[in-house]
Amino acid sequence: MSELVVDKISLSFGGLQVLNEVSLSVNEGELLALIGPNGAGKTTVFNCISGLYRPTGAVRFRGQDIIGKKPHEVAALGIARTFQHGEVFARLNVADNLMAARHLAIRSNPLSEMLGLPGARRQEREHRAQIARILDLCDLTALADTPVTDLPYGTQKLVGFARALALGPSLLLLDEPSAGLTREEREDLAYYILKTKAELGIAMIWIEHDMQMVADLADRIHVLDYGRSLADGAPEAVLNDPGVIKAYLGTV
Ligand SMILES: Nc1ncnc2c1ncn2[C@@H]1O[C@H](COP(=O)(O)OP(=O)(O)OP(=O)(O)O)[C@@H](O)[C@H]1O
Repeated sequence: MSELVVDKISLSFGGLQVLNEVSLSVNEGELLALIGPNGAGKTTVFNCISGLYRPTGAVRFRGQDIIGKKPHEVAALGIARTFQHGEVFARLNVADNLMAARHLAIRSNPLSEMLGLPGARRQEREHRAQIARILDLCDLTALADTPVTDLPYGTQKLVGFARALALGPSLLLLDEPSAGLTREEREDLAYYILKTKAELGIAMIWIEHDMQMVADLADRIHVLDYGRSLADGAPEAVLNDPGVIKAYLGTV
């Protein structure tokens, strides 16, 4: 069953048409890679799904049209995302980064929190249990009290990934999580993406420029070019498609 269906979305900035009837879908537990040359519109698709932009067309999450919802409402429905840059609070420790993400996305009643009412205490216990689970999944438990700024870049990116998972999403949008990572850090990231898929079974849409990672990990690939859907299918077929090769290299 489709977790998310993007149905012919189009978007223009001024006179520039950035998305032109883009359609894609991701199924429960599926890892869909979203690829395309620079400026193809990949991040813009994420911004349309997560409520930052309002395209024409439809975006249905578990059958519900979510266009027009605010980013925190989309997050509360179960769609989390990572950003290409700046997704962590550098001065907070790892555990507090995850906690802050949950508190920002899952809004509770501030008065009952202040008064320490049973509902608020129960919710706090749920937050802590979910965070412990994600820290364990990402092998970050030993670093829980370490300020993020003291960690190597690759680990900071992993904290960004864990932050998105801390929301307990059923769909995760990963915006080029491997950017700036060394080959070894990329292998670590690939491991955690696969582990998340196996243990949590959540659907993921993953923007990626590293074609080797895409070929190794993705269940399916969707290709954008100049704001249009160019190809969709199994990794081997898509990566050998002459139209896709031409989009990347300018020639077959
Ligand atoms: N807020 C905006 N205002 C004007 N133009 C924008 C805006 N956001 C994106 N664009 C334009 O839309 C096009 C698609 O950008 P987008 O960032 O979605 O591409 P991308 O496929 O994610 O690229 P990259 O791989 O380089 O990250 C680009 O031409 C970009 O300049």
